Amino acid sequence: MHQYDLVVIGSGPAGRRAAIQAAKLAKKVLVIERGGRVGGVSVHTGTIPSKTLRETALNLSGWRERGFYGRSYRVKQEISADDLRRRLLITLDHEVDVLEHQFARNRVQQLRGHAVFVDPHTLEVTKEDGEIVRVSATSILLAVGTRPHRPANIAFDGVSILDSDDIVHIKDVPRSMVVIGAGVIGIEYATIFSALDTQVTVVEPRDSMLDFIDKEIVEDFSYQLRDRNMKLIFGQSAEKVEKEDGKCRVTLKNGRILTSDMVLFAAGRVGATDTLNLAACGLEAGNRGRLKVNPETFQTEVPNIYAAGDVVGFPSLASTSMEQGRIAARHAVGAPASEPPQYFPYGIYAVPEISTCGLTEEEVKQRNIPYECGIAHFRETSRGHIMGLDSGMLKMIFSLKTRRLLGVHIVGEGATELVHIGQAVLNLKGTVEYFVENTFNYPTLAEAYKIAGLDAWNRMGELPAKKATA
Ligand SMILES: Cc1cc2nc3c(=O)[nH]c(=O)nc-3n(C[C@H](O)[C@H](O)[C@H](O)COP(=O)(O)OP(=O)(O)OC[C@H]3O[C@@H](n4cnc5c(N)ncnc54)[C@H](O)[C@@H]3O)c2cc1C
Ligand SMILES: NC(=O)c1ccc[n+]([C@@H]2O[C@H](COP(=O)([O-])OP(=O)(O)OC[C@H]3O[C@@H](n4cnc5c(N)ncnc54)[C@H](O)[C@@H]3O)[C@@H](O)[C@H]2O)c1
Repeated sequence: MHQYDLVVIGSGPAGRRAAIQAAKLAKKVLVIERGGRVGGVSVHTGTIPSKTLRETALNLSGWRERGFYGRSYRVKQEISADDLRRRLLITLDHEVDVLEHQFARNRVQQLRGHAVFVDPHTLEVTKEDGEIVRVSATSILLAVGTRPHRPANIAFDGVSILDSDDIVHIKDVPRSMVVIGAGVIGIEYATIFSALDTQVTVVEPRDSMLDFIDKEIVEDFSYQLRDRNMKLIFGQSAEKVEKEDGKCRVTLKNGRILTSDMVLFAAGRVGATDTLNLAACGLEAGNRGRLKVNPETFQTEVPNIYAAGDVVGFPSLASTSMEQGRIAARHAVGAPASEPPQYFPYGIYAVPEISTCGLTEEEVKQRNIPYECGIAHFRETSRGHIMGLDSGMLKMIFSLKTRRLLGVHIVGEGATELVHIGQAVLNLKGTVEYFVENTFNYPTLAEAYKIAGLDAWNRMGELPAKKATA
């Protein structure tokens, strides 16, 4: 039996970072992956495919130019599913290639197969050809991720009633689509297809969507979606989804029936823990297959077993999964690891993008922190004019007591890139003066930081003679 310092199950963002980190520390590392190729959900069905699809849809539809040339403007008149897929395949091949090369040059060993526990230090791996091998490790990292939640009342057929794994393989761009669930996945795909002129209806049982985002940003975003004829149905859940006479029928709780060419069911994901034989190592999964860990070390209740990435729950991002994997690996091999900074950015690649870092206005109010907001609209920036933007806003929240930035919230073109300026100021404990005193490139969308900073500063009043400190 082969013996390793660290065995990682799963080659998604958490597993990948963990394996390379441990290998850099000269440890003997094995990654077990049951998928045909390395990369996990992130590379094959999640992050990269959805973002590539988005980019292709925006380019071929001419979406970014419509501010100038009108809503009927298109770069390519007939956009087919093949058009969307072509770029996807190239991007995925490239991602896999980069990852394979990283593993090879860092001497990370790989094994293709499905892993199950035999005991807390031993795994049994069934390879594709049926061969079974056993491996043993001082430490094991579970980076097994999640799969879409597929309830029995939804007649998934992989063609027109789909989950978010199926959608990357569609054969036609639908004329109409019902998206069930206004979580991040549902909203990203709903708005991407809407940009392709698919008539989209979103159904969500809660009274609003994206509750963790600043309300003012969600209101602006919702207005933009409705303005382009997307239907948002809140306070209703989908009870049944079936196919009849070539059309999909979605029955809502109140009896209303929605018909469409395609249905995307995007109502959450479950941890891929049910086939790991967790009982053999003394662990038990919780709600929706998630594992409990120490948030500082990512150690489970069994000391030599770690878990990181989506399988440990919120925030379930590729970006945070990578950091969790790295920290877990360092702890597992006895290397010091510092805690991640308090605030991380969240990027929603909808059309338009939303990105946020730090406290929302609602959270600031809940904490009774006296505050002031500064707002900039992209149309106020020269760059926004040049780009033909008629929407987009950046909002910053500052403490009146310390003058420090508490949160930055952006909706609009480039939001997921722009947010990092705010993130840096936030984590470095910067104040409103940073935005007022520093020069920004002109013309840029980043100038919105200057405008929003000045907007808040004008209401906050100038600093007393001596500068306030944090
Ligand atoms: C549609 C969609 C869009 C997304 N967009 C973004 C985004 O824009 N930005 C962002 O930050 N995040 C995004 N995410 C989230 C992101 O994809 C996940 O946070 C990330 O993939 C989680 O990484 P992970 O390492 O936990 O596991 P995963 O990427 O889920 O990989 C787990 C791997 O483990 C393997 N595995 C599981 N069980 C076993 C076993 N028993 N034996 C062997 N192998 C096993 C699986 O085959 C899989 O390859 C998106 C997700 C989806 C679904
Ligand atoms: N850009 C990004 O970073 C990105 C993109 C996509 C996904 N992700 C991650 O993937 C994870 C999973 O996303 P998700 O959107 O699947 O899950 P989610 O749990 O965030 O959202 C699911 C939504 O479906 C709704 N829902 C549940 N049952 C329903 C029903 N019967 N009818 C209608 N609606 C119903 C829920 O109320 C919820 O709003 C998220 O935690 C997210 O962090 C991140």
